[in-house]
Amino acid sequence: MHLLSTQDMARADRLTIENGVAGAKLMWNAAEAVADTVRKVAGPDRPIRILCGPGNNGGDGYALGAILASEWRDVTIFALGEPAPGSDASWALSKWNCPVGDLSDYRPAHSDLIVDALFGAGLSRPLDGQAAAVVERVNSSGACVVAIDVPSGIGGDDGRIHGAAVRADHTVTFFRGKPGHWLYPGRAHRGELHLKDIGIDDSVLNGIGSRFRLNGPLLWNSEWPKPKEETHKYERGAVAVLSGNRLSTGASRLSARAAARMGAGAVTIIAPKEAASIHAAHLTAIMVHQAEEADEVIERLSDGRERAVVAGPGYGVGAPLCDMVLGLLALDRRTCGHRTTVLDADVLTSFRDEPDVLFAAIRNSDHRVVLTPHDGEFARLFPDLSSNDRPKTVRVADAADRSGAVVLLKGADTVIAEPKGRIAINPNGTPLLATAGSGDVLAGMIAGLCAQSMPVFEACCAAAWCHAEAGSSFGPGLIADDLPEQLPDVLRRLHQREGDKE
Ligand SMILES: NC(=O)C1=CN([C@@H]2O[C@H](COP(=O)(O)OP(=O)(O)OC[C@H]3O[C@@H](n4cnc5c(N)ncnc54)[C@H](OP(=O)(O)O)[C@@H]3O)[C@@H](O)[C@H]2O)[C@@H](O)CC1
Ligand SMILES: Nc1ncnc2c1ncn2[C@@H]1O[C@H](COP(=O)(O)OP(=O)(O)O)[C@@H](O)[C@H]1O
Ligand SMILES: [K+]
Repeated sequence: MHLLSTQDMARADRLTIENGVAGAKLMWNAAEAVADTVRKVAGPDRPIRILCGPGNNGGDGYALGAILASEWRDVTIFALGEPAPGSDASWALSKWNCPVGDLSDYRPAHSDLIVDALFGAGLSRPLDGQAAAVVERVNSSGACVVAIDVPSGIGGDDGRIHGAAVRADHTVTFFRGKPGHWLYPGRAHRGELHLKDIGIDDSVLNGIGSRFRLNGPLLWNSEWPKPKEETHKYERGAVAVLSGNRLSTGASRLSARAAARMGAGAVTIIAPKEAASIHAAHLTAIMVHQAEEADEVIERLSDGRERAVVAGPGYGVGAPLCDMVLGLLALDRRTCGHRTTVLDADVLTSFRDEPDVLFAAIRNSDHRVVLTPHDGEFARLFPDLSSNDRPKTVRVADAADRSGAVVLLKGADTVIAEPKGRIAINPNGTPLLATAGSGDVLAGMIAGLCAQSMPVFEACCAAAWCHAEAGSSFGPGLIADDLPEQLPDVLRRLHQREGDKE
């Protein structure tokens, strides 16, 4: 599913208008769509108070008022400024044949149903003065709020609070969701999101070419690996996971088990001697290979059996890990094939003083690379991209362009970006995933899918989505060890859904 930036949404409106649908008609359709939700939420008797801004978001509010007043509902409008003469909003105001109150006079009652039509896609500066004051009164009133398009004060592109922002129970948006509906804190401010058709044809998306996607099975199910009937375990897809020393072996086992559960045919942990014997005592289906120094590890991985490698979880920060990674990335594809390397955790911290060395190695490598930082690791590798002054989506996309890797920035609103390409926001995260080792599982899941030849961006998106499904379907009490064990159930349901569609 595409998401549209506010600029792209304005283009969608424009293209539709050029194709012969009047702007006023779109506005009326938008108001009808909001009216549907308001009727359901307000029931027959609740007083409806509509707060209108000076632009087209306010125009939607005036049109909504006209529709609801024609049904003899108790509707009042309070406005901030007047629509520009000749605008669609001014036309909508002409349909509202009743007085308009001044926004500063509105005192919300708990029983009101408040419709927030102050600002939507056109928010151009932080809220202050009367607008900020009314938002404060609305938020502290405890009244139910339906926001039109975007809760006022939330940036449609960045999901951030600009000055002050309405906390809505419902948000009705049109044609496609916006990044700000899915990035925090906007995601928390929007309440339940209702996506409504207002007569914009899907074909306008071709003329827009939006980079933004909402992550979900539609994005990657067609690329899901299907093993051939006559396959064998290495052909199905083999993964190697590099282990740390004997005191930190657990992380690599979590990655390895996750890779196997995602369908990799053979998974091997490569570990130094003392760690290898600990792994051997814990593992059954996962293989263990003993290798002491970087040279031995690289030698073991130079024959191309493994289509994906995970490096970083529990390895230990330092120069030996940097050397190992640089060695792996320098392997010639003529001898070891075209592989995907997932760089997580300690790798990301190890390159904090020389991120450009890592990025140059990635760009010069024959292999595809995935970087899976959390916020702290992202700030170490991309210090200038870590400040919140630009949307998270754009910062992750810049990191992907700079590094040449697919970058997955973990968090409650995980963002995945490919160099010069698509940017996906993951919608189904749960705070239950904030548990030690859950990132190690995610790295293994990505490697498991890449080893089976799933394209890298799709593999990252699918892994993030399945990881979150595993967390929420397991529920309270979740620890990272449970995630790989939950995956068969997640995959069964996923494929069942696909089967139902056929
Ligand atoms: N186009 C279409 O056909 C359709 C559009 N639709 C609807 O239109 C909405 C977008 O409309 P829009 O572009 O007019 O922007 P909108 O959100 O009303 O705000 C702009 C106004 O607010 C003002 N303003 C901004 N920030 C401010 C602040 N902090 N404090 C005070 N003022 C501030 C800004 O002032 P200015 O920056 O010009 O000084 C300008 O006057 C979209 O969200 C959807 O609901 C639907 O009907 C479907 C069809
Ligand atoms: N509040 C949250 N909501 C949803 N997902 C979360 C939340 N906090 C963390 N996660 C997810 O949990 C995982 C944690 O990974 P990471 O920070 O690397 O943990 P670890 O290093 O312990 O393995 C990531 O996939 C992240 O997206
Ligand atoms: K709004």
